[in-house]
Amino acid sequence: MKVAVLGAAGGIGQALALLLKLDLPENSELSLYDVAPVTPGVAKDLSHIPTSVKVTGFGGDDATPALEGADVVLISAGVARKPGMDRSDLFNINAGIIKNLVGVVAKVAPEACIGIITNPVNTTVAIAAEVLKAAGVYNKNKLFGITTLDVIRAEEFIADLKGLPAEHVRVNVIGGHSGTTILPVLSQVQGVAFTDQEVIDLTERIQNAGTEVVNAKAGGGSATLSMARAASVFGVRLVQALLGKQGIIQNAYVDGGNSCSPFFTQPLLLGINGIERVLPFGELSEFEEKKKEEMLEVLHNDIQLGIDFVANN
Ligand SMILES: NC(=O)C1=CN([C@@H]2O[C@H](COP(=O)(O)OP(=O)(O)OC[C@H]3O[C@@H](n4cnc5c(N)ncnc54)[C@H](O)[C@@H]3O)[C@@H](O)[C@H]2O)C=CC1
Ligand SMILES: O=C([O-])CC(=O)C(=O)O
Repeated sequence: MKVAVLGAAGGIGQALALLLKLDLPENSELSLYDVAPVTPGVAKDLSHIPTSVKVTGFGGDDATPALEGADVVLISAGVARKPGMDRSDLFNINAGIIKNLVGVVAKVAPEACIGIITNPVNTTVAIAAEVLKAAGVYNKNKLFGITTLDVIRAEEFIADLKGLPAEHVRVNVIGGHSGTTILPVLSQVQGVAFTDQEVIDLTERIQNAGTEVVNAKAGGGSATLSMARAASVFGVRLVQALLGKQGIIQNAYVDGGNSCSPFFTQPLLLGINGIERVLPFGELSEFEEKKKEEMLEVLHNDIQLGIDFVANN
């Protein structure tokens, strides 16, 4: 399997490339692309780590050489937030970057699974879908907004609050990837009881965790290392599923035929063709049901923004 990372010289990209070099199945290929001229050097650096994953790197204006033969494309190219900004403030720059890069993927690796990290994810995934549709190569089972960071944060925050080993906590996070559209389904967490106040506080913390990092980095960017871990978990599991491993379930923001919203984050059974089956997100508490209903207008507007962007550009 060949995995391409676009935006590979960035804060997420470099850490993600390192984790993929360590964790991809034996004899995978890892292909790095970024406009930054350092990118071949990042690949050279990684290539000195003794694993069987082969790494190549490409800089400059054209992603084509990095994408040839790619089975999975993970995209973190674009700008990140600074304090005081919302994810939606990144739209003006990142929308065009995603449109252009996915246009190249559509030409060079039309069958690849695409995982979008670049924010605002609620909108950039819709942009990617429209670009792929226009190119006649859209496969809804192969396009994912990567929301795994919300899951791993939820697991860590709950483990920390309840004094549990984080490895044993599993959380279903649904919706989208910004503010109130991030909805951790705490009522489904096995073996843990929460007070009503804990549910309110934890939900809010998980929804604002990105901002927590942005503020702590004080102008130096947003989450990179935890996001790299999240994307490598998602990417490695996806590759394992594409190779035929059974029973791999991951949450991601997809066009999954959910009646709530054209794109929605929920659990997915992955298989050799990408999404094998979209799984139900399960029963919600009254609090969660209300939060889900409240988020839908935001989610729909974010998606429409992406559709309109491609129609008008
Ligand atoms: N989905 C999620 O949960 C998360 C998403 N993000 C998003 O990921 C994105 C990247 O964040 P960072 O890595 O921290 O930013 P960064 O600024 O460190 O890296 C971005 C990289 O993209 C490259 N780039 C820009 N335009 C490009 C193009 N047209 N083609 C190829 N490469 C290009 C830049 O040269 C840079 O190396 C941001 O939009 C951020 O908001 C960040 C954290 C979590
Ligand atoms: O908050 C941001 O801008 C980056 C992000 O998506 C996250 O950390 O969840």
